[in-house]
Amino acid sequence: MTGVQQEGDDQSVSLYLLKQKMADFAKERNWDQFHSPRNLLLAMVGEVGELSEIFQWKGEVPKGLPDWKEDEKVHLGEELSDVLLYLVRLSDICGIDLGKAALRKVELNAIKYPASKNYGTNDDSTAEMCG
Ligand SMILES: Nc1ccn([C@H]2C[C@H](O)[C@@H](COP(=O)(O)OP(=O)(O)OP(=O)(O)O)O2)c(=O)n1
Repeated sequence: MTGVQQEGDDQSVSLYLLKQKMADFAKERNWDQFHSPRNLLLAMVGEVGELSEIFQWKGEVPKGLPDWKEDEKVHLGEELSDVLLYLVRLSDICGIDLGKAALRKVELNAIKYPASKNYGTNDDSTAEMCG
């Protein structure tokens, strides 16, 4: 992390900012040619694998990761970020407004799993039929 500048606080980070940063990053390197939908999807899946490796063989870990060392948490943040950044870039390259799509999906989820029928149960059988 040495020498890496932090921009703003995390409350101010928008999907739009990340989208622009990834677009600039690719343009500055003439990497648009490599950022095809399929390449970005495979890159993201690779990063999901790296993220999974961090948790692999550990057994269940408590929320907040109280026993993890600081450098392990930094590493986790890096792998989570790689997944997010490739997802944002993939969405952009596919012409999907990820923020809008995600908000719509949250609404659909709420319709599919009404709180009245699903409170305290994590069971697909209580899902409403959608579509
Ligand atoms: N063609 C590429 C290569 C990298 N990146 C960006 C997006 C990711 O945030 C990060 C991924 O870089 P690496 O492939 O070097 O992966 P790691 O940072 O995970 O390194 P390593 O795999 O060595 O742990 O860089 C990108 O946008 N396009």
